[in-house]
Amino acid sequence: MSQLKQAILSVTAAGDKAFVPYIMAGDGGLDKLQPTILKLQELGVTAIEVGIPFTDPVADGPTIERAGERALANGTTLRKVLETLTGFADQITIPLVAMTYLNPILAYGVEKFAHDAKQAGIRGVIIPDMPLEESGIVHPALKNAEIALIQLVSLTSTPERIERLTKASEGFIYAVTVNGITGARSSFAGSLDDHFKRIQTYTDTPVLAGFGISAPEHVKNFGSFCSGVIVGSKIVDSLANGDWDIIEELVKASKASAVK
Ligand SMILES: O=P(O)(O)OC[C@@H](O)[C@@H](O)c1c[nH]c2ccccc12
Repeated sequence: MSQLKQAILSVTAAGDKAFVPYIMAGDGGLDKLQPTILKLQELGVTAIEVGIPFTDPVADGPTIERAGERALANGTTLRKVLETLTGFADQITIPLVAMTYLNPILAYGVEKFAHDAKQAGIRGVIIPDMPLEESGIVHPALKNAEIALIQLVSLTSTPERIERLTKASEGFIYAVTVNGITGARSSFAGSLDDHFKRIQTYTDTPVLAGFGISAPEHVKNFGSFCSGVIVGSKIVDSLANGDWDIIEELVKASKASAVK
């Protein structure tokens, strides 16, 4: 079993819900990466999704896109992110998940990426612009490096496709909660719990909800019918403003005492 899946299952076995913050590497400068990751780790997050900035981020909403632009303006590259992470990998005790588009991986070299990512503490990868049918390009190298390849399942996927993606997904299943791009939202469709429960019938790999989750109430609500949540835009904004209180509240909402 992948280390990522194991980390999530140990959280849910204890009665808590997984909490996975997304951060944009290089936003505010790469020197921020180490203190940010170590502080999130200290707050008790389950894993951290580390975004690699990219010039054509088709799935990103405005908050993440702007953070990506700031990171690129700082000269952030995939190579520099991996080097920076490797520099303090011995202090990282939770799995990191890299969120990157396919192009930077191909430009870096698939084999080299898998090798260097492993050294950097990366235990899972999300590649939003790579369809499942194309995953043969990267899967063997990732598998070799024991890096889970996570699939995104959207609300509009057909039932057959949902089943196929779910069964293929490693580490966890990224269940997208809205139709559209990333970004904080105030409300969600009503029938999501059935959708999530159906996904979970195909697999014992944990299902995490992501997109739009931005308040402690959302964390609790989604936690009632899946294994945990991913929070992006709200975390990115809070980090840019130095507002750690809201981050702490979001993490707390994933703990058993709050979920019940
Ligand atoms: O920002 P939100 O709405 O909280 O959603 C998480 C999301 O930002 C993060 O997981 C992510 C950033 N870029 C992506 C591209 C595709 C899928 C997911 C992502």
